[in-house]
Amino acid sequence: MLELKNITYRVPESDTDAQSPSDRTIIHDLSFTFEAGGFYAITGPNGSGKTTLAKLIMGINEITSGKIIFNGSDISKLPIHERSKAGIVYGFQHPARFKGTTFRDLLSIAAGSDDEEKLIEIISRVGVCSLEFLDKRVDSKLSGGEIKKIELATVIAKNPKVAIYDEPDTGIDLWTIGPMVELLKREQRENKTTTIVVSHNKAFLEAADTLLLIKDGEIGYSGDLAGAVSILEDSSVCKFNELCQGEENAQCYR
Ligand SMILES: Nc1ncnc2c1ncn2[C@@H]1O[C@H](COP(=O)(O)OP(=O)(O)OP(=O)(O)O)[C@@H](O)[C@H]1O
Repeated sequence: MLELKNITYRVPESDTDAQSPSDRTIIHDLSFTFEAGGFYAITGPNGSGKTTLAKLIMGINEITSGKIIFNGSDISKLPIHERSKAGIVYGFQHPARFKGTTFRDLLSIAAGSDDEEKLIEIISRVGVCSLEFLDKRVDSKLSGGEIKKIELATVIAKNPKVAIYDEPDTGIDLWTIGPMVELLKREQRENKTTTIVVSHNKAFLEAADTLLLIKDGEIGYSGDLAGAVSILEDSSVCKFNELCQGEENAQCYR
């Protein structure tokens, strides 16, 4: 349904902070098919290429080579707004805050309607019950959790075929992660949303039908959590050291 065919993403030497003598390949000849309606968690060490992969699917970054096929059409060259029209929506790791704009404005744009009943229905799906929240200004005064809820609501409001969330638990307290996972699972179940979550969080790894472990811009493992356990396992039996290139990175999976 969403096929990544041998995709590579390379950045020129001048764009990297390293003094490398040549271009740097961030995603390397990666192929994978996301099936319609599946729940996928993309995980892996810091800097392995997870966000880059998500951005390539959305078209925020353009692949250097390979193909991205969505429902039979080649979308590799389509700009973000065209991919969005086709049903692919991206939730940012650090959502933008706009001076003077209210949540109602953002949500109305996302939903394509300012019908209050519809907006209320959407905010209640993300666990916001207060109508007053709609008129909150989306600025630096919002908490990390509030801004994340707004971001989730704007993704959901678009009724995406494919929803991509980059570390949706950033700034969210431990007690809110469970309901957030539930929300995304419900969206998957009820709207058949293909859900792709970039996360280090165990709750999302457990919720996923399929896990993709990214290492150095390649897929180190794809499959269910049970199959990944031996790789992700902690302490003495941790085999992820090998994938992570070291104890320090492996710590994040414990
Ligand atoms: N446009 C770019 N130019 C130069 N380097 C880049 C670019 N995009 C990504 N990188 C580098 O590619 C590597 C992978 O970045 P990416 O953000 O995809 O990692 P990640 O796996 O999402 O990490 P994290 O878990 O820390 O969020 C990093 O070293 C990053 O600095």
